[in-house]
Amino acid sequence: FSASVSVSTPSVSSSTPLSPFPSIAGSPVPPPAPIPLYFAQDVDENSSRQAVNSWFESFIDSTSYFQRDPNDASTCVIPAFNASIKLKGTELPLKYELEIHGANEEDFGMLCAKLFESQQSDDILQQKKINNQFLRQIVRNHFQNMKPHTGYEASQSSNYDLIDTILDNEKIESLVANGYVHFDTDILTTPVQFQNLSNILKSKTSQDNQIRSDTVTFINRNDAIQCGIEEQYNLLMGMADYLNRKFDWSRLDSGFAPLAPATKAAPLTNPANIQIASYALGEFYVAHSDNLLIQTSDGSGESLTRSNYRRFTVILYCSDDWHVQRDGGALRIYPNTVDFTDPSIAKQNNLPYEDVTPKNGKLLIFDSRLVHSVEHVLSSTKERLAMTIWISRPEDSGVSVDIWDEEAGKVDWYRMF
Ligand SMILES: O=C(O)CCC(=O)C(=O)O
Ligand SMILES: [Fe+2]
Repeated sequence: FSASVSVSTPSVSSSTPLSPFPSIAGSPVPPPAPIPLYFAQDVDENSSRQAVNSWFESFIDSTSYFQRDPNDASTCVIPAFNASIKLKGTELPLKYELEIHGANEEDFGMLCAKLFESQQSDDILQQKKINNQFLRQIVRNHFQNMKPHTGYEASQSSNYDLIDTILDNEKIESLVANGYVHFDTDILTTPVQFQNLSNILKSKTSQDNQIRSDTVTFINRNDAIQCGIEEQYNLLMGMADYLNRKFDWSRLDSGFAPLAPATKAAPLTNPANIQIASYALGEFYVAHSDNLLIQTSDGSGESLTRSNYRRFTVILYCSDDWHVQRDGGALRIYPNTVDFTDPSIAKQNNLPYEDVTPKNGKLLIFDSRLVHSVEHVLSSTKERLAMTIWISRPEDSGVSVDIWDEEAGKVDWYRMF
């Protein structure tokens, strides 16, 4: 096989992959240009088209965070990142290209790793000459320019001091010992801020309402400023950096290989956007883990992998005068459930839990792997509103440790091939 490699220039798509929320004021932020990821070329074989399509399907199925776009079989949507991946093929000559739309830097890293993983496990695809060369170069260029982690900029602001006024070593030790900690803060969301957030949610992303019936969106710093919630945003944005500085997380695990942009010294990282979620009367989220342990079995035996890179979930609640007995909506957390592969067991077996009241100013930090649910909201007049950030610890993802270059102190992407 000796097909020449043609690299296409990224084109900005005119239609946005997932409807971004409208800006409250000013002009909307244009979506980032899609990133072409890799390229397959084959001259004549129908079977290659089939192989690529079936690989793409299995890629979408590889984690519950990826979903089929109901309107476009060649698109995989990733609601949690406001991102999507499009498989583009042309006839004669038959060529394939993947484009990532809308992912931020850290998420891009995760998507690349997922692609590598799924590609490596598929011999058929390798035989079909997927162009590793091209993928390798893009990933390398991308990570070369990367900052230590995306929370880095936030750490250069006053966020550390802000968080230091509400978190202390005792709370961090409690988080380490129990897997979660929650307490009241005086970072309250005002009625005006609440209304701004509620408005930004109006262009909601659709959810599978068998699993969760709430309304969610992700907002960036500009949106946060427009909603007047910069303080809350900074609190969540600075949390990974704060925890990195306050605790030696390598104490808990050994032999980890941080995936860029994490480093050994700063293993926790965070994306630059936060989730806003709203639950109204009757809405809920069944028992789940934000980073589920997934058991797969193939010819060579069973294997366990995590569904993503999340390590801590940090939630700041916003609803005034909330009482779970009257208003429902408790965040129910089940201790010691990080290794569950079926979260529904926690409820079925009546395992012990703690109910956290989602009231204005309450901050909850928990190990994302723990099983938790949002109980049905009973209030017919009030919205249960929360702001969430997921802090990642990439080395827990199941990404192979043999790509970690001990001497250089960073991931060696070349070892992936
Ligand atoms: O809003 C909450 O209390 C938790 C929501 C949740 O579990 C999630 O979004 O994953
Ligand atoms: Fe959750």
